[in-house]
Amino acid sequence: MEPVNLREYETAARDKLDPGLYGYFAGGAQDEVTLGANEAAFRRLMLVPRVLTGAGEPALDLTLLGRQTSMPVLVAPSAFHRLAHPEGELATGRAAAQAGVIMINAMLSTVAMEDVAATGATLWFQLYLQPDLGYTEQLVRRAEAAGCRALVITVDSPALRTGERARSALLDLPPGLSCPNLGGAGDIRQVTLSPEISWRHIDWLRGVTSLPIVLKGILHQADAALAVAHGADAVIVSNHGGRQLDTAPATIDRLPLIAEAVDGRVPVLLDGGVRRGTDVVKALALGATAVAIGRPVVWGLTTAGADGVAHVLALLRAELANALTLCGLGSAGQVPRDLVVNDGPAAGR
Ligand SMILES: Cc1cc2nc3c(=O)[nH]c(=O)nc-3n(C[C@H](O)[C@H](O)[C@H](O)COP(=O)(O)O)c2cc1C
Ligand SMILES: CCCCC(=O)C(=O)O
Repeated sequence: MEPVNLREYETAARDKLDPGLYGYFAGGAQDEVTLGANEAAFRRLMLVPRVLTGAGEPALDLTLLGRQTSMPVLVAPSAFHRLAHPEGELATGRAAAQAGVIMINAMLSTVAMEDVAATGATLWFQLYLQPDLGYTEQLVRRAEAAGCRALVITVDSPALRTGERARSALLDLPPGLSCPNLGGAGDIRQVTLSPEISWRHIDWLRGVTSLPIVLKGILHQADAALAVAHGADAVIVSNHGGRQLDTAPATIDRLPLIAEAVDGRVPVLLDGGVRRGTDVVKALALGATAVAIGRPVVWGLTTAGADGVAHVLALLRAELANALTLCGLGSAGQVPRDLVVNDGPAAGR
C-alpha cells in the first residue's frame, strides 16, 4: 500500500533496503542522542490555534535568495542517492522540479551536477571547503557554470564522525558508482574534511564568487552573527541530522536564539527531524524562513524513485497547508511566534 506520511515512507524504504545501507541512511553518530533529540524536540512543542480568522486557502510560495519556490521546504543535501535508487539524484531532481522546490545537490552526489541541473530543478550546490583552494575554486566555477543558484557550505564537518560501530559509518561505494562532482575518479577519499577551515576561508570564498553563500550547520547564535558579518546570504540551523557531533542540541531548540541574533538580516533555514506539516509550522513560528528535509527524501527515492520523492513532497505540502488552516493562518510567510508553546507531554510537568 502506498505510504500516507513520511514515517510510512521510512518503513517502506527499510523493508526494501539492505540493512547496512538502511543503517547508513537512517543512522546518527555514536549514541544517536542528537538524532533522537531533533524529532523529540518538535514533539514537545505545541501549537495554539486561533479561530474565526477567515484566513482562506493558505499561500505557501515564497522567494528565497531571488528564486521562487512553491513552499518553504527544500531538499537537504544528502550523499549517494544512487545507493537508494539506480536513477539517484536525477530522480530527486525531477521530483524537485515537479514540486517547484529547491534541491541542494551534494558535493558527494552520484550524478554530476550538470545532469541534475538538466532536470530543470532550481539547484543550490553543497560543498565542503577544501584546503586546496585552487580545487575549491574550480568546483565553485563548475557550480556557477552549471547554473547552481547558491553555494551551501557545510561548516559542521571539520572532521568526519568517528566510525566505531555507528550505523551511519561511511560506506565505500560499490563498483560502478562514483561522485562525478569531485572530478578525476570521483572517489570519496578525494574529499578532505579539515579542521583548518576557518572564517578566513569564508572571506576568501566571498571574494571569488558572486553566488549567494549559505552556511549550513550553525548551532550557536554567535556563529550566526559571525556568518552575517562575513557576508553569508543565509544560514541553515543544522546538526547534520545528528550525524556529526553527538549530543549537539536539537535544531528547533536553537532556532529562537539564532533568529534573534540574525534579526531578519538574512533568511534562517533549519533542518533536522522535520517529518510533519506541523513541524514546518513550528519552525516558521520560531523564526525560520524555510526548512529542509534529508532522510524523508531518501526514503521516497528508495521506495519509488522520482514518484516517491514527489509524493513525499506532496504529502508534506498538503500537511503544511492543512496545519496552517487549522491554526487560522492564511500564509506560510506570516506565522506568529505565539502560535508555539513549550508545553508538550515531554516537558516534564
Ligand atoms: C544519508 C545522509 C547523507 C548526508 N549527506 C550530507 C552531505 O553530503 N552534505 C551535507 O551537508 N549534509 C549531508 N547530510 C545532512 C543533511 O543535509 C541534513 O542536514 C539532515 O539529513 C537533516 O536531518 P533529517 O534527515 O532529519 O531531515 C546527510 C544526511 C543523511 C541522512
Ligand atoms: C564526507 C561526508 C559524507 C556524507 C555525509 O555528510 C553523511 O554521511 O552524513
